[in-house]
Amino acid sequence: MLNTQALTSTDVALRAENLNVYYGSTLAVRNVDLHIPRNEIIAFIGPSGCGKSTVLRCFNRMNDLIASCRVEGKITFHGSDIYAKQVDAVELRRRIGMVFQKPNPFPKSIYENVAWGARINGYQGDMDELVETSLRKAAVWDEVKDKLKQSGLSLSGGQQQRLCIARTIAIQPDVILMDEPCSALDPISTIKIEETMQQLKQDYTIIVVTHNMQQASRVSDRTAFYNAEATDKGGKVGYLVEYDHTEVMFNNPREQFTRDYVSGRFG
Ligand SMILES: Nc1ncnc2c1ncn2[C@@H]1O[C@H](COP(=O)(O)OP(=O)(O)OP(=O)(O)O)[C@@H](O)[C@H]1O
Repeated sequence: MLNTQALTSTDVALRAENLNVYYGSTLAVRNVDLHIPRNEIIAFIGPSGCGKSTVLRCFNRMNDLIASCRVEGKITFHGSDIYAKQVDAVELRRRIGMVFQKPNPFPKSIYENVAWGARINGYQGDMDELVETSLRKAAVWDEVKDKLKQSGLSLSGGQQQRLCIARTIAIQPDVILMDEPCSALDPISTIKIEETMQQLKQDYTIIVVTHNMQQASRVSDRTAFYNAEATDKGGKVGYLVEYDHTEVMFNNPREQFTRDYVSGRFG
């Protein structure tokens, strides 16, 4: 495991300590310890069902919306416990935004897709400027600037996903969680999203779940590899196998499991 002692709390955006997540009485992921440094891109990789999305959703308490889900352990955001009683989960999700697997623009104009969330969050500044800046940061401005009144649904899948990224940025988060953001996209749109992510990390911390090994190695600074193992009850439980700089994970991982997975030998 990386030496995290050298990282001060201001370098670390998010930290999970001894995280266990249950659905009903079933333990889905066990004992996750992980720190997410600021302004880095962290990839979560691992075979299907090992708990990548489950852990991702803990970071902005999206799992609160799943009635059967229970989270044990601690997650801190810039040192503060996000599961503390006084924390407003809606405000937390404003600061830790999320982009989903399938592009999901609202059935509204391109402009409104970006402006809407900011407006309901009470944004007082120049809305035209915010919309333009957000679309520029999401690298889709040039493609939509002449049709801001058209429906967001009229765009291609890749453009819709960048519109969703713009919508997330417009709310001015610190962290962006991305759950397989390119899985519904063609290779060219995928590369565009990856380039967008590289630009975004100057201002944001990004955690991305991906099944695409090349994507993890191209885009991320650090990689967390999860796996699942059989339980005595006949089920499976996910766990974090190894977490390190992406270069180490792909070229010289500590664990044989990691080596096998990143070289495509299983999963
Ligand atoms: N809403 C839910 N209710 C019950 N069980 C769930 C729910 N979501 C996930 N699980 C279970 O938790 C475990 C981890 O699932 P999760 O989706 O987090 O894995 P994953 O690694 O993201 O998988 P994939 O790569 O297929 O998306 C699985 O056994 C899954 O069936």
